[in-house]
Amino acid sequence: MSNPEAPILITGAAQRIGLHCAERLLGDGHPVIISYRTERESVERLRKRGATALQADFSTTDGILAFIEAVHAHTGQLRAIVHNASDWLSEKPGHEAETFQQMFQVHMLAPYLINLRCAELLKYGGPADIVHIGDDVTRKGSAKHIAYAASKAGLENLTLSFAALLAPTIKVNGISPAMIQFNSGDDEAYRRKALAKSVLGLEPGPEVVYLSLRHLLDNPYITGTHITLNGGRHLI
Ligand SMILES: NC(=O)C1=CN([C@@H]2O[C@H](COP(=O)(O)OP(=O)(O)OC[C@H]3O[C@@H](n4cnc5c(N)ncnc54)[C@H](OP(=O)(O)O)[C@@H]3O)[C@@H](O)[C@H]2O)C=CC1
Ligand SMILES: Nc1nc2c(c(=O)[nH]1)N=C([C@H](O)[C@@H](O)CO)CN2
Repeated sequence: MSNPEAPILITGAAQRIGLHCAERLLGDGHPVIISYRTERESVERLRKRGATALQADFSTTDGILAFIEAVHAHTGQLRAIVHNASDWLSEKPGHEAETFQQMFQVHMLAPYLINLRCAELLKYGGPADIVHIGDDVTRKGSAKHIAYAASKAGLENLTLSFAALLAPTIKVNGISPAMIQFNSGDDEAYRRKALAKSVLGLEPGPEVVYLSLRHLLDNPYITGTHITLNGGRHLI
């Protein structure tokens, strides 16, 4: 029996995919708690729809721990935790160690600590999920986003460990997108090249991530699995 009062926590939901999923979950009638790093008009829009918005920067361990404390201060139960917060950093000459550390912090340490210290909130007596938003790029790595890809591969492994640890009370799965949504600075040449990397050749938009999230939340028999959302990139 799902408790309609148990909120869904989604990190990094001030824009793009996270924002879309938060808005769709609110539309489904779920209470929502989001984390955001930078205040935006979209955060106020979510507040007006009843969401709880907690400011958080996962680039430091203290920032992660402060966020976890804030979650516990705001709720005694959670229906799901969606780890969406992410930075897509490429290697910067002379700043490689900093880049690696930042990728590890947001894609691995934050999900790791939040899962360990918020799992008790998911044990409210009904269906419970953790969803890691990864990246299809873990299939083969990335010459241009080395630390990013490695940290997303680590996140995928966290899915397996937490699925084993938290069963049967909590399901733990991943969603592995490829090209979902361009960034405003992506030029025509980049867009053409990115679309040519999959057999479907689409920029599908954030709804396809929401549909995968909905599927994982609604299906009681899926855990330790990753849903690949890549338009058939692996076929090229
Ligand atoms: N968009 C795409 O095509 C693809 C996306 N994905 C994955 O899907 C998810 C959503 O993608 P997308 O919507 O593009 O994500 P974004 O790049 O828009 O990032 C989402 C949010 O993460 C927040 N964030 C970044 N770093 C930190 C940090 N250190 N601490 C706290 N919050 C942080 C950002 O906050 P702020 O705005 O304040 O900086 C941002 O709003 C991500 O996990 C991404 O890796 C995977 C493949 C393709
Ligand atoms: N945090 C983010 N991660 C990723 C993004 C993004 O915008 N923010 N974008 C991509 C690309 O779309 C890539 O999949 C194109 O091949 C990857 N990760």
